[in-house]
Amino acid sequence: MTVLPVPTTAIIVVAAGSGTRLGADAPKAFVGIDARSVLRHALDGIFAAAPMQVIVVAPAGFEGDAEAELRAAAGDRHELGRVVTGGETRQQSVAAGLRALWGDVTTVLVHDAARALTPPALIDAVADAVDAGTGVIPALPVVDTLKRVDGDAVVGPVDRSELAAAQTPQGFPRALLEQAYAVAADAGEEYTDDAALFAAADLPVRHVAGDERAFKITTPADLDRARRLLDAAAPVSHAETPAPRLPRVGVGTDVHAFGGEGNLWLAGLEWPGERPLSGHSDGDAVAHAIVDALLGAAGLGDIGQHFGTAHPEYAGAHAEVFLASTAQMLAEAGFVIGNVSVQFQGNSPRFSPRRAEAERALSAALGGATVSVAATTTDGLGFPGRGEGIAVTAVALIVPAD
Ligand SMILES: Nc1ccn([C@@H]2O[C@H](COP(=O)(O)OP(=O)(O)OP(=O)(O)O)[C@@H](O)[C@H]2O)c(=O)n1
Ligand SMILES: C[C@](O)(CO)[C@H](O)COP(=O)(O)O
Repeated sequence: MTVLPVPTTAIIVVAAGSGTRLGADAPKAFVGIDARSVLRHALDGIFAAAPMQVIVVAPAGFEGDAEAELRAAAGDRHELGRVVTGGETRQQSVAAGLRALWGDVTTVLVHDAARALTPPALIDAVADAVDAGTGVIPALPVVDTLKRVDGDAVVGPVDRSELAAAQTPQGFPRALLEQAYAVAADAGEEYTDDAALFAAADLPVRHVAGDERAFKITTPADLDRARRLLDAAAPVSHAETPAPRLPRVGVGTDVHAFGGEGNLWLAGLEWPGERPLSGHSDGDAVAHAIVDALLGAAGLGDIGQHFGTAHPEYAGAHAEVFLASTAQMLAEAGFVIGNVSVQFQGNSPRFSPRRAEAERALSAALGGATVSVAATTTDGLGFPGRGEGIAVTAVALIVPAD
């Protein structure tokens, strides 16, 4: 018989919250995303990472349900798992998990079950980055413009370059995390994450790159987002073996008539003096064709579904809003954008003097993906030739992230 080495890393999966903001009729960890619960998805990711002790912290009264989820996810690794009962606060739940650690464990990861779609690679990356003296968290740059507010008054800007959005799993050397928890208990302080508690004990914390897919399911909109991602990732074919993760292509077209007021917006640029295009947004047909090509390639629907007239918040929005949001959706669905090729048909504007500038703007909005733009007239034929409007076609190549 082969005796497997006892892992020196453990993960505490806190699943004891009630999910007030989700508002479901069961604790959040036991709400179904698809046929599987939030907790089951979280555990599936964990058991696809390197072997580690897995401690699930369940709400009181749900220990049996948690045990069933743990056994189903663990398969023949069930001896690695254990369920304990959580507390009133997240911090108390983590403390309950710490009391269940095996003696050999030297590195502890603390993970929200609510971050159900966290990729196994992120779990391994955090575990690998922990050293004897430092805690490690995954974090993402803050993409929104932030404001300091007082009631309904906007009182000033916030420099987002020095901010990051914290995710889990957060990893720590066991001895120091236990020491930090003892300090917090003595002080009677509550923290919303373990890195804050660790830092409050004067212990250093670093960050590594987070992952969009590690978002926390907090509200009904987050649950919808998780469902959409799982739908997009599911193979369309009903064959018994899953479809291989191959590169995918998508095509998008868009047509806009000249009209409306103000300057023309096209390919992410403002074109002073050129006739504007009409539309629900700014009429930027180049950006819109790219969005459809990318969404189509990823199987994520189309521009109308995500940004159409049912979404009044996008009225008048410019290319960078649509493109950045689309790039984020693709990243969350596990795709990297290979390149995008666009062809513009119309008499005006003349693209060649600003082609490089347009390509740079579109590429920047897509997070650096290569974008090329070609332009042509139609020799006077059709609506572009008659100067009534423009037509754009875009083709996108995307590849699975891992
Ligand atoms: N007493 C608690 C509170 C929270 N958690 C866990 O901590 C993670 C992050 O908490 P959050 O998403 O805020 O979950 P809830 O507290 O359940 O949500 P809400 O604040 O909306 O009630 C979740 O996986 C949750 O299950 C826990 O184990 N024990
Ligand atoms: C631990 C955490 O998920 C890190 O982002 C977060 O702090 C959980 O608590 P919150 O109340 O949702 O901020």
